[in-house]
Amino acid sequence: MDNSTILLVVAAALTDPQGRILVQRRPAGKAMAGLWEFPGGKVEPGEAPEAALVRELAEELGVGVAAEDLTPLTFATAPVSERTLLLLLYRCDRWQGEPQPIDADALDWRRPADLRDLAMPPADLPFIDALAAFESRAPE
Ligand SMILES: Nc1nc2c([nH]c(=O)n2[C@H]2C[C@H](O)[C@@H](COP(=O)(O)OP(=O)(O)OP(=O)(O)O)O2)c(=O)[nH]1
Repeated sequence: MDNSTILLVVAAALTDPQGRILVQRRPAGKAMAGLWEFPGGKVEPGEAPEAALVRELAEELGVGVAAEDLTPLTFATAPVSERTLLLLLYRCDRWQGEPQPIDADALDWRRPADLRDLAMPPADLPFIDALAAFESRAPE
């Protein structure tokens, strides 16, 4: 299969014990500057998605995450120039260290419903509903 038209990006919904989710603001100089996003980034050639996300969370937030603590939650697609962005969202509720805004100009913890008040990339909008649905699931 020719995957050259797919830009694979992984992102994490780090979730604290109160059910709040970490978002970061993209800094000036980057594409989509000023928009709030889930931490993550592009999967490099030859890299597994979960390994890429562990790497990005260390680089961007300075936190340690084990690949087995990344639970696939949902995905989204969006056109980007000639290509299709394929964005994989994982949930993570266990990490080591306190997240720092190493790559972002701000961090914020928000309940899923309160993410609607933030300016986010268009590809992320379906994620808000998925996170809210996850939150309201009855415990088994
Ligand atoms: N990390 C992240 N990227 C997102 C989200 N939503 C969304 O459309 N994107 C897009 C923005 C970028 O086009 C792409 C991720 O690229 P990036 O620039 O953050 O990736 P990277 O950390 O590998 O950065 P770089 O080394 O290329 O600078 O995915 C999101 O919630 N999180």
